[in-house]
This record gives sequence, C-alpha cells and structure tokens, in this order.
Amino acid sequence: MTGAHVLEPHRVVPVVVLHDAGSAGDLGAALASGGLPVAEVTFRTAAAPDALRTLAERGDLLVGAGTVLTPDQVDIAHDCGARFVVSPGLSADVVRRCQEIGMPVLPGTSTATEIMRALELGVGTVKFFPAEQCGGVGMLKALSAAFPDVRFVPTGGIAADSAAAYLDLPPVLAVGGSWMVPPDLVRQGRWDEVAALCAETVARLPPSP
Ligand SMILES: O=C(O)C(=O)C[C@H](O)[C@H](O)COP(=O)(O)O
Repeated sequence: MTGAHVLEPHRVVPVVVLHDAGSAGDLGAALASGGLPVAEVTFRTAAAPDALRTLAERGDLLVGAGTVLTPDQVDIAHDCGARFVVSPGLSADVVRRCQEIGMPVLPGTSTATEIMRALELGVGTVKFFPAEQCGGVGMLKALSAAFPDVRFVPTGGIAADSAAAYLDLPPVLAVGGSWMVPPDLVRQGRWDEVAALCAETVARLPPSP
C-alpha cells in the first residue's frame, strides 16, 4: 500500500476554513506565492463548496476537501474539483464512496484499532488526528512501528516549529495544519502575511528523504 499518493509532492497541507468564498482566489494566490500550492478546504462552512471550486479552477493548486463526514459531501467535493478527501475520523461509508469514484481519501485515525479498520477497507494512507493532542511524535512512532506499510498525515495542533519532527519520520507523507492560514489573517484579508507564513514554513522544512 505504498504506491504514489496524490499528496506525494506536498509535504505540508494548509487546512483552510473560509467563511467567504469570495476570498478564495486571494487565498489561493497567497498559498501559491508562499510556496505551498495545496489546500484542504474544510466542509465546516457554507462557503466551502464555492471556495473549493474557485481554488480548483485556478489550476495551480492541488485542492482537497476536509472535514468530510458523509458520502453526499464526497460527491459535492468531487463536483467542485476536489482531488482528495480528508475526514476527521474513519467512516466506512465515506471511504467506500471515495473508492467508488476513485477519490483518494485520508480517514482520520488515532488508535491501532482505527488503523486496522482502515486497512480492512483497503486504505493504506491515513490522517493521524488530532496529532499533538493524541501523543504527538512519540505516539505516531509507536503506532507506525506496528504498521510498517501505513503512511500517515499527522494533523491537529501542529505548528511551524513542530512540523519538522513529524516530517523526519519515514512513514509521514505530509503534515496538515492551519498555522500558516490563521483565521484572523484570512478573515481580514491579510494575504501578504499568509504568504509570508507559508514561505517561512517552506524554509523550515527538513530536507526531503
Ligand atoms: O476535520 C478535518 O477533517 C480536519 O481536517 C481537521 C483539521 O485537520 C484540524 O482542525 C487542523 O488542525 P489545526 O492545525 O490544529 O487547526
């Protein structure tokens, strides 16, 4: 289960909460100019589908849907141009719908049991969520020792100065987080500062394995 994954070239996934789809274009430009041309648009706001569509239509970003809780949301995300789906937990219905339509899916897991369930469903790359609150790097090392073929995308509570410790672990495909797209900056349209946080994140990445 270690084939190429759509997130392969992207070691950091900005997790975005947008309340105004009209600002999606500016946000996309900030991410791209800051060197992180990828976004997980969380389905926590009514603006998410339109924001996702706007970002996907730019063509220079890899855009996915986050906080996907139902198969219907998988279909909406697909229609809006999402290239991957992320869930906070493991829903067999969400996973199966993604598999039916060929959508890469990252179900959230934080226990060995959930990882085993993901494997039973044929998923070999999972989100580790909420990473910091669930024991961070130490917990992930312990879990991944039992699942040498599983790859992880730790997300939740990670910051610019803690991302590298995860990325240094071979089973970590990428890390996700909102630290470079803080809600206040996004709401206030402070795109230069978002771009600067992205660039700072890129500058602090450890060398690629
Ligand atoms: O619900 C989902 O599917 C999510 O993607 C949740 C996000 O991963 C976290 O909310 C991001 O965590 P922070 O970096 O701590 O803000």
